[in-house]
Parts: sequence; C-alpha cells; structure tokens
Amino acid sequence: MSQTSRSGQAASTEIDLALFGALGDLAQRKLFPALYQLEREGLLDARTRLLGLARQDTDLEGFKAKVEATLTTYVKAEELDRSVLASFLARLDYRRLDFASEEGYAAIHTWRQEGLERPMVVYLAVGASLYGDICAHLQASGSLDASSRVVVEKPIGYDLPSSCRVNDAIGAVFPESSIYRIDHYLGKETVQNLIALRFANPLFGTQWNQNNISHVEITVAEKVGIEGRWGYFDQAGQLRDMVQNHLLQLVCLIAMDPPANLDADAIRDEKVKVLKALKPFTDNMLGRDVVRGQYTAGTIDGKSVPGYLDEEDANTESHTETFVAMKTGVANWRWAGVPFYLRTGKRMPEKLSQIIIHFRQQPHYIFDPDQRDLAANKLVIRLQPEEGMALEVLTKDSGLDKGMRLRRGPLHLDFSSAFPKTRIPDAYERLLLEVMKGRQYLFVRRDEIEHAWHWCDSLIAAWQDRDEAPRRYPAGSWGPVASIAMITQDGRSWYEDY
Ligand SMILES: NC(=O)C1=CN([C@@H]2O[C@H](COP(=O)(O)OP(=O)(O)OC[C@H]3O[C@@H](n4cnc5c(N)ncnc54)[C@H](OP(=O)(O)O)[C@@H]3O)[C@@H](O)[C@H]2O)C=CC1
Ligand SMILES: O=C1O[C@H](COP(=O)(O)O)[C@@H](O)[C@H](O)[C@H]1O
Repeated sequence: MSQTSRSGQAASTEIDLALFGALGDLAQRKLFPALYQLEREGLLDARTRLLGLARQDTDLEGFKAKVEATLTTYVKAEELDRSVLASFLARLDYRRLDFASEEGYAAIHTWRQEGLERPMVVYLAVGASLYGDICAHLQASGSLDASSRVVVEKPIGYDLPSSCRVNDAIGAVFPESSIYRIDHYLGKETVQNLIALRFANPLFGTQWNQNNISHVEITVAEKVGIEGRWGYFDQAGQLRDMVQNHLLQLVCLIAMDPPANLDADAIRDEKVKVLKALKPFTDNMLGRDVVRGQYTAGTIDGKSVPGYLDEEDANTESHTETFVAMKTGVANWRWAGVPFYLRTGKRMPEKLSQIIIHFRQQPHYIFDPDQRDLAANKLVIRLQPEEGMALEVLTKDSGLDKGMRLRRGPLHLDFSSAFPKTRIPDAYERLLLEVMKGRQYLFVRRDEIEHAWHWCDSLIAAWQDRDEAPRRYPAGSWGPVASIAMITQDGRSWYEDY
C-alpha cells in the first residue's frame, strides 16, 4: 500500500523507534504517553521495539522505572492498564549516549541488527542544533538504510537562513520523503476535520471564497506563561513560537484550494501556494495592522501570576512579544479582500484555540433594522478545549408576540457528545502513528517552513527597524487594548462566545 492510502488505514506500523532525548520533557510528557495509548489501542505492531537514548547514567531497569512513573503521572488513572503497561515496558531498551560525539553510535548499529527487516524511525526530541550531528553520526555508524525515517521537532531554525542550515544538515543524510517535520497542531482532531469539512461537504465547498466569506478570525490563546523556558522563549517570541508554524498551518488549511487527492504532496503543494500568497507587511501597515504585546503581572483563575519580566531566569528589560495580533490576507482570486485576523498570546484568561469563518450578509436585508448586525452566519471551529464545530444560523424567534424577530443559534457538533464512545486522541498519538505507517500528509515539507520563515522574517525585520517596546497587557486579559482597536477600526470585533 502506498504511504498515502486514501482510507487512512491498513499500512503496517511495524518499525523500530530510536528516541533521542528520551528523558527530556517532550519525550516524557508527550511521546511516552502517546506511545502507551497506541499500545492500549492495539496499534503498535507486536514486533516494534523502542530504544531510549539519553546521556543520563541509568540502566534499563532505571529507565523503565522512569517511564512507568511518567505514565502514571500523565495518563489518566482509568486508562492505565497494568497488563498494557507491562507489554509496553517490555518493548523498551536504553543506551546512554552523548549525541554530539560519534563515539557510542555503534550501539545503535548493534541494536538495529535484530530489527533489520523493519524500518527504523529516528525521533529527535532534542534541540535543532543537534540534528545535523545526530544524522551524520547515525549515517557514519551504518545504522541507517533506505527505509529509515527521521522525525524532527519545531522550531526548525530561528529565521530563514538558520532553518536552511538545519534542513541542509538533515537533508544531507535523509531524503525529503523520509523527513517528518512535526507541527503538532496538524495532529489535532479538529484540524484534521478541517480537511473533511471543506472537501467532503458540498455546502461549504461552494461557499468557501471571497464572494461568501467576509473575514476569517483565528485565536490561539494560552493560559500558561513561558513555563520556565525563558532561555528559548526570549530569543523566539510569540511570532516565531506560534505564528510561524501553528497559526500559519491553520491559515493554510482554511485558505488552500482543494488538493487533487489526499497524497501528502498534493496537500502540501496547495499549502505552499497559500504561504506564497500571504500578504507582506508594508511599513505603514505595521502601526495599524499588527499589535505586539507583553504580559505584566496579573491574575488567572483567581491566582496571581508574575509578569514576563519577572519570570524565572528573566534577566533583562526584554522587548520580546508574548502576544501578537495581526490583520493579514491571502492575495489570490479566492481570498481577495478577505481579511484574516490572527491573534495568539500567553497568559490569557482561557486556553482557547478557535477559527471563526464569518460569512457575508444577504445582499438585501428585510428584517428588523435593529438586528442587522446579527444577520450573518458564522462557522465556529473549536480546536481546544471541547473540540467541535458550530454553524451559527438565524431562525425566527418563537412566540406569538415576536413577529419576525430573528434569533441566532448554533447547529452544533460537539465531538465528545456526538461521538461519546470515541476518545479524542492527543495530537502526538496520531502523528506517531502516521510516521510508523510512513504517511507524510500531516508533516511539514521543507518549502512550507521556508516560505513561512520568509514571511515572518520580513515582519521581524520591520519590527527591529522600529525598535518599539511591545504594548503591555495584564496577565489574565485578552491582550493589549490596541488589539481590539485593530479589529474595531474595520467595524468588526473578536468573536466572544467563550
Ligand atoms: N517540551 C515540549 O513541550 C516541546 C518541545 N519541542 C521541541 O522538542 C525538542 C525537545 O524539547 P524538550 O524535550 O523540551 O527539551 P529537553 O531539554 O527537556 O530534552 C532534551 C533532552 O535531550 C538531552 N540532551 C541534550 N543534549 C544532549 C547530548 N549532547 N547528548 C545526550 N543527550 C542530550 C537532554 O539531556 P539533559 O537533560 O541531560 O540535558 C534532555 O534530556 C526541542 O527541539 C523542542 O524545541 C517542541 C514542542 C513542544
Ligand atoms: O509549540 C508550542 O505549542 C504550545 C501550545 O500547544 P497547545 O497544543 O497546548 O496549544 C506552546 O505553549 C509552546 O510555547 C509552543 O512552543
């Protein structure tokens, strides 16, 4: 079966997984719980083996104990089954290794000798500065063959030149068809559903353009701050951390033309066209259409939280943004004149990721003039929490004395109540499964990353020229007041039915 089977089923998951950074935060908090869930669902092949690689001096029993403790922490108690856990732990092996040094890679080669009939997946759960060394050492040690695959995490670089260097280093060892660049938003259930919604429903297929859509709104709000990651985050900021990857991927899935089929490259070709058509920011747009913010101390869920400059390890009068809102667009026939309003920030009052498609009003309005603003459909696509979709439609308000008053109400699809027996898997479960099956359609191709960086870099360069401090917003608010003014200047407002 080809890697891009249309049903999405049946490709073999028989692989060996070599996990670099197996004792790090990502591996422990996300990857092991996801792998455990795949075991629980019976989706790991009986012969698949998992090799943990890290530099801590522990033995296999110590490593298993650590993974077991992790699973006990991060998997819900009712989902932790002792016999599943035992089969999962039995797959594990551990090698101590300094990833930067060639010495020691022979151990991976030896481990591989028992599994040569199946592909090896190399998962790099480490910083991108190590990707080149690891790939080169794996190759030099003879551990790779034509069936090997590599999974790499974001961020790939810090700007276009650095991302090219990282991609060149990986590409010197692995062909593009074996490189799986993770953007975990692509593994989220509702993000997947965007493809089904748009391309399986004729109702939306015919409406999805500038004739019928007035504007698009994407909010990705986080309650958390920078979670002890000052060193990384202060160099990055919210534009690089969230917009360059997750939000632009969402823009792509909303804006792309229908792919010819569900093959990875057919989808990715269409996404690249969107990235190439993103409107660049000109200098006079910066003050009007882009707002950078940084949180100050505030209150979330009744608890006081520190400002960005008082976070652990903070040591400068930093101008790094923890919030960004912008009005952009996709300059092509489908989207001409349709603003895309994006906003994302840390320390907001809610964890909320949603996309709102605002449809245009009817050309001629015949109802109560006071209700004119109500009279447009909205499609609300909720990524998290409570994944689901709602189409806001207008009906007649019921009651004898209401005349033809309109009422706005949702046609609602809440995934957890509509499909109560279906557990919504974490993004990493889906992504790991797709790597095992050798299907790339949920992974980001090199040119996507590079076009996204190109667009972000020009915005960052313009910010640097202006050298303005970000606007302050108290933790627990929806960002700087200017981000509200940015959208109200167009006679619109951020969707507020949280
Ligand atoms: N954590 C997350 O939620 C997310 C992480 N990512 C990305 O995933 C990657 C990993 O992140 P994260 O898990 O948070 O990072 P961590 O620092 O927690 O984990 C990295 C692990 O790699 C080990 N390591 C580093 N250098 C070496 C070396 N030379 N030899 C052997 N081991 C080494 C570290 O060991 P030691 O502890 O001894 O230093 C650590 O255990 C990064 O690229 C990050 O950007 C992406 C999205 C989310
Ligand atoms: O990639 C990242 O994503 C998380 C947010 O992910 P989510 O699935 O919880 O929405 C963000 O907190 C982190 O800073 C960023 O690196």
